[in-house]
Amino acid sequence: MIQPSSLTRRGIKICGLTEEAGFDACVEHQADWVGFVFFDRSPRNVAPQRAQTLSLRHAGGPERVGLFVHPENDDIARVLDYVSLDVLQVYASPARVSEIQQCFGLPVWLSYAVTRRSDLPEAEMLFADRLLIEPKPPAQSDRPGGNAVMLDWSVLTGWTPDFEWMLAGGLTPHNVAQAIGQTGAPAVDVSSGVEVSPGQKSPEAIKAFIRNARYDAFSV
Ligand SMILES: O=C(O)c1ccccc1NCC(=O)[C@H](O)[C@H](O)COP(=O)(O)O
Repeated sequence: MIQPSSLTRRGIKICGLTEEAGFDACVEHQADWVGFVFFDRSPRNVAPQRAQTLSLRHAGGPERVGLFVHPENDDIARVLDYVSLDVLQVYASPARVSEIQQCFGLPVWLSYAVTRRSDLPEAEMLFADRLLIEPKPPAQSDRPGGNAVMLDWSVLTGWTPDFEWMLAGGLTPHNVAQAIGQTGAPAVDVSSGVEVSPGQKSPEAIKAFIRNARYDAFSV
């Protein structure tokens, strides 16, 4: 029998927490990261005070990731006044990523939209602490992520960058193992795929997603 210690443990982020039940499920099932969305056009938008209330339910547990869309430094500072964040995830230009890193001294992850293989970033483009590789949003969407749209995973087949990255977009408990098998993603991110309605997470789906994503299917 293969011992868990011999397996590669995949990183798992559950994004867009707004409610106690979802947050508690992430803690119970040992997600690595939970995401709070600070973007007022998102159904998962939370006020900083609300994120603080959720975050303080448990000491320790998943790292807290704050998600911002083209933020000014003041936007981030206002959130940090209330809730302690471990990571800042941004939709922003490369120049802004560096500025935010310097200003806050926190790891900054960059959401990076990909459609074709030629869109994939080169190592020398790596200025962020991690890239979230996700599909471009549908034309009619008013938000850049959290759209339940799947990337064409074949675009990532054989891509083995030597920097930290994570796969996002349209993942669910049912397709995440296949997505990992096809892309080799070392970490995965989900929002819509573990919800019963936009913004309302399903504790059962969070449990199933983490179970199906944690280790390679052939290893367990
Ligand atoms: O989730 C949102 O509503 C959102 C709004 C604005 C910018 C980003 C947003 N989510 C980003 C994420 O990290 C999602 O987890 C990622 O895009 C995957 O989303 P989904 O396809 O819904 O799993």
